[in-house]
Amino acid sequence: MRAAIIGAGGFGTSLAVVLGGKGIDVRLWVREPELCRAIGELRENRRYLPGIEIPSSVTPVDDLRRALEGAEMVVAATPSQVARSVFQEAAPLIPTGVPIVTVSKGIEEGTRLLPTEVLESVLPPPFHPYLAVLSGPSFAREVAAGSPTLVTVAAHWQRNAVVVQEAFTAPTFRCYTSTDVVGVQLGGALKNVIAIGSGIVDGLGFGNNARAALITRGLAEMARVAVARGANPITLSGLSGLGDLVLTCTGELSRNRRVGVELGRGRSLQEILGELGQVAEGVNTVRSARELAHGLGVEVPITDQVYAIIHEGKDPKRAAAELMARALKPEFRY
Ligand SMILES: NC(=O)C1=CN([C@@H]2O[C@H](COP(=O)(O)OP(=O)(O)OC[C@H]3O[C@@H](n4cnc5c(N)ncnc54)[C@H](O)[C@@H]3O)[C@@H](O)[C@H]2O)C=CC1
Ligand SMILES: O=C(CO)COP(=O)(O)O
Repeated sequence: MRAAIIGAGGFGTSLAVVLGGKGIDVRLWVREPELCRAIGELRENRRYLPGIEIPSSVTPVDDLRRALEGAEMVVAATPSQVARSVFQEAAPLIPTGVPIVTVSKGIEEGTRLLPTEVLESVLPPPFHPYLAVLSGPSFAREVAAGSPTLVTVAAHWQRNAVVVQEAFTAPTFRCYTSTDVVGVQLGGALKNVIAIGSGIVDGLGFGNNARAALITRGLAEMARVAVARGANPITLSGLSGLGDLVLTCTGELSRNRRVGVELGRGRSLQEILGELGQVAEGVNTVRSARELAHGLGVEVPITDQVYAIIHEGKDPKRAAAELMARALKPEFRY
């Protein structure tokens, strides 16, 4: 099999290691020509995934045409806000009838579209049945290091999900399937916003009770939005909901959580992002998630406060106090 991975950040590179490790012929599209050359020479992506050896079956290329020629599976691994521009250029080069799997976690700004919907809007209709999403608790570094990792592959067409499941499954990478394309993508996108909130809680030094409460009420909020957008609520208790939420709200490797910790300590967003040098999807997703939820008439108090802290400079302590002082209510409306 030949696979094209479009995007050589931490996650695209780690998936190249998984597929390449299975002997799959992988073309890894690297946007930066110098980085592309360095990966070919060093067999390591020192910029986004240092210390991990890239198998010889992975060929880094900086040309989309070379990346996509003869591809039997295409993996879209760019940050979600740039997927549209990259795939507008890639569209005429993608072979027909092959699975196109997005691993981006976000909601496009302005359109509020999910990654598969962005791809749908730039690819002609014959490509649409082949779209899929792979999502779940999967820090790039741990995936590439061979730590056991479980994810979900969702596609409207079950057969397509199974093809992708079989392509990715490896001894340390186990894939489940789903047909809830919206639920799986919203789980992956919205958890980044809650992860920033969890980081803020930790940065403020609030302790374990507060973090557990934020995760739980964050999940309730994610499920409300997802259901209003047509998802099955059970999906949100799966790998791409609860699984990824727990990972990013507690794991030291999460960039979204790290942004939150630093905000909670009182540092400015600009300073934090300047130091990070990688994508923290929640920073943009919080805006689209808030607009999406408000448009659907869904209450998202945590998202609202994370938005106000990030984009309106609200004091995190005041945001926390306002969440604690909300009107009293039953935990669930059955
Ligand atoms: N890193 C991780 O552990 C995981 C990341 N993801 C998701 O994968 C997606 C990619 O994230 P990472 O690989 O972590 O990114 P990264 O932060 O490691 O690297 C950024 C990537 O964005 C590319 N990029 C920046 N500006 C661009 C532009 N204008 N046009 C095209 N490409 C551009 C860079 O070339 C680089 O490949 C995100 O949606 C993320 O949420 C999903 C699961 C795990
Ligand atoms: O989505 C991820 C793990 O599943 C990565 O999370 P961060 O983007 O917060 O690092």
